[in-house]
Amino acid sequence: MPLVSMNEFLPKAKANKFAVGQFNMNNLEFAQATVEAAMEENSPFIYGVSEGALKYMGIEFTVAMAEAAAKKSGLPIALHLDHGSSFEVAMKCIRAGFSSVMFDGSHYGLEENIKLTKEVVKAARAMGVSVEGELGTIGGVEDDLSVDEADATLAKPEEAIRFYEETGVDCLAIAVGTAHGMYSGEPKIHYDIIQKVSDAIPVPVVLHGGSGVPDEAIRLSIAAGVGKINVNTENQVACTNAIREVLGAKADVIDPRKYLTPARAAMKAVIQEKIRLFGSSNQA
Ligand SMILES: O=C(O)C[C@@H](O)[C@H](O)C(=O)COP(=O)(O)O
Ligand SMILES: [Zn+2]
Repeated sequence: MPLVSMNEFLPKAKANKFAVGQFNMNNLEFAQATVEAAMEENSPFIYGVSEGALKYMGIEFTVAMAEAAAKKSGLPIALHLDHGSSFEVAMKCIRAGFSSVMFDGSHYGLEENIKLTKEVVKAARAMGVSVEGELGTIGGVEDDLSVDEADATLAKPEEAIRFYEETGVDCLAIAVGTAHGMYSGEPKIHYDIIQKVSDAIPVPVVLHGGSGVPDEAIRLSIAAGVGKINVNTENQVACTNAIREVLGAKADVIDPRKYLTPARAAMKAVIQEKIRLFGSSNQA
C-alpha cells in the first residue's frame, strides 16, 4: 500500500472515538519498531518527522523508510512533517513524498497563523496531502527548542473554532495543558477545552506531548475529542535506557546490532502499549 493522507483514518477515529498515534521517526530503529508494533495490532499510524530529524536522516532516506514500511505492512501509514515552520519546508516534504504536513504557526498572532496555514492547506489539498494546524503554545522541549512552562498559553476555544473554519485543516493541535518531554508532576489537561472545540468542528483535536501522560488522562482526552496523539520522548527514553543497559553490562561491545536490537524491542513494547491505549488496534 502507498503512504496515505491522514484523512484515510482520522474521520473514522473521530466518529468511533479512538486516537491514531503519531510516533516520531528519528532513525531506522524507530521506523522498524513502529511498523512492527502496528502490524501486530493491525493499526493505522503516523510517522512524525520533525525538521531536526529530517536533517539527521536525510529526506530521501526518511521517505524510503516510510514507503518500505507501508509496502511491507499493507497498513494505512501517513508520513507527516511535525511542527513544520514554513510553507517552503512543507512543500519540500510534499515534493519528496510526504503524505501529510503540519504547519505550526502557533508562535504567530492569530491572523497571521490563519493566513499562513490557509496557504499551506490550499497547496497541500491540491495534492491530496492532509494538514495539521496548531494554536496556543505547548510547553517543554520541542525538537531541541525549549518553551518555558510559564510561557505556555492554553488555546482559546472561540479562536480554535474560528481557526478551523477559516483554514479547513484536517486536524487541529491545541494547547490544553500537555508539554513536550517527560513531566515532573502530572499534567493538568483541560478536557473542557478539548470538548468545546471538538463539539464545534468536524475534525479531531491533536494532543502533542503524549509521553508520560497517565493512561486515564489519555482515555478522558480521547472521550473529549482527541483523535491523534503524538509520542516521541517515551520512545527516546526506552531506546537510550536499553542501550545504556547493554553497554553498562558489557563495556567491550562494539557491534551496534548488539545494543540496537534491544533498543528497538524496547520501543516496540512502548508503541504497542500506546496503540492499545489509544484504541486503534484492528482499525487498519
Ligand atoms: O520534539 C519532537 O521532535 C516531536 C514532538 O514535538 C512531537 O510533536 C510531540 O508532541 C511528542 O511529544 P513527546 O511525546 O512529549 O515528546
Ligand atoms: Zn509536538
